[in-house]
Amino acid sequence: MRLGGRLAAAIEVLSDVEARRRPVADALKDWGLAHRFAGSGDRAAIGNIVYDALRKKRSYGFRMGDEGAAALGFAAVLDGLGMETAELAAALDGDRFAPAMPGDDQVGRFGGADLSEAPDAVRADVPDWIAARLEASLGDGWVEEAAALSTRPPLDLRVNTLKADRDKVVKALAPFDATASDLAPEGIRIAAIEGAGRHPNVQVEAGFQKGWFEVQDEGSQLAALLSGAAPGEQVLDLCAGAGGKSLALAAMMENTGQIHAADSDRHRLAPIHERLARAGSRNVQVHDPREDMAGLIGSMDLTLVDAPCTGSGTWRRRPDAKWRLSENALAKRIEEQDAVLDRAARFVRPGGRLAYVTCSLIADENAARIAAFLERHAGEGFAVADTGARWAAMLPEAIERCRVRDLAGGSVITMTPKLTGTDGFFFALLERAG
Ligand SMILES: C[S@@+](CC[C@H](N)C(=O)[O-])C[C@H]1O[C@@H](n2cnc3c(N)ncnc32)[C@H](O)[C@@H]1O
Repeated sequence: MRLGGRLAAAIEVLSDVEARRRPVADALKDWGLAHRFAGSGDRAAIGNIVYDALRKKRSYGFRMGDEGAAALGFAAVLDGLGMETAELAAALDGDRFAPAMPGDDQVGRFGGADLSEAPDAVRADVPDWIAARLEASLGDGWVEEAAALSTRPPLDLRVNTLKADRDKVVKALAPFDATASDLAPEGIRIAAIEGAGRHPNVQVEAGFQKGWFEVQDEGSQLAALLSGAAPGEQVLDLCAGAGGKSLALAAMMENTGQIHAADSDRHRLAPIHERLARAGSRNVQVHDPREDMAGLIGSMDLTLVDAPCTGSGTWRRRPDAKWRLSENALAKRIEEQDAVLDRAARFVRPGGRLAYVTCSLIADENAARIAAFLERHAGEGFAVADTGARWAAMLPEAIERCRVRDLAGGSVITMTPKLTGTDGFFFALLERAG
């Protein structure tokens, strides 16, 4: 396919996402199934246009004077591929599959638009109702923080130290320009894609099949490390999902002690078995949601709550979620977070720890949940640890890189694309008196 056909396809997918308010991954998959002639390069190029358009929907809409699918598609090509208007017009000229070029006034406006005159929520590329919450959560500089959530993300990997070391994996992935991560000691990064490029499918690599590494955002790796899981401990990963954190904890614990992996949704939990086998993780026991876990109450050194959340910290990777999120959905996540924290508390032994993680930057899901938890569980011996000090001890050269907030005598931290170059994550550690 030529650029014109790819752009027309991207506009079709964007219209579908908008009209049916459906996940972009589903819309792209359906388009691929209905157009089998399109090769993997075409699909990647179409995906880039669609994802860029959704990441920057408001600022592109402002610059084009139109938030329609065609305007966004053209804006994404001009900006994402770094093309000049005349260059794009020449590339589409004579291509019968190409959509009609927007008028000179519109593309001219795009090139000359001054975003500094746009409202904050437009510069931040977020819906209006979320703007106030992000401002309250992130304070000064929230617009730049939110705008960083609209950039293309890198591909992060975590080396599985049960089977390999970082040098070996960096070498194996040298053809993809993989480099050691900035912050996470076992992290590897493949930079964000540029122009019409695409990330390699690392899961078909021999090293992946042998369990040398997993795909995991660097922020998620750091959250696992901050929990301080140590060899020999008894750990409950209460919201294990497909096992991303359990796998990281198993490596930190050098396959000793015991990790109990649980999740309320068996479909989400299902892939964990294959991943554990590939990684050679032998200290993880997976619990079916129907299982009675009463036997674990009061006996965990560490209970990890990787909570269900709005995922606002991952909008670089799932930009469509940003436009679908509603106040009702946020309220529902908050209810779930309180419920799962209450459940988790019962498993923590006296002297044990409760780690709370979200991939959201909205304070109502983060520090506010910890503050509410402390009120509900007053008298049970839980206190907020100095998480900022844990970060500083772990990464002394990056003390300034995360956002530390004092809370109830301790501190909690937030990672963001702008500060840490990771997805957005919140991390709090509670210690229970012995
Ligand atoms: C952020 S995801 C977990 C991601 C996973 N830990 C990882 O690192 O890949 C949150 C998970 O919490 C689960 N969940 C939601 N409510 C729950 C509850 N009350 N108890 C246990 N799990 C719950 C969801 O099914 C979902 O898989």
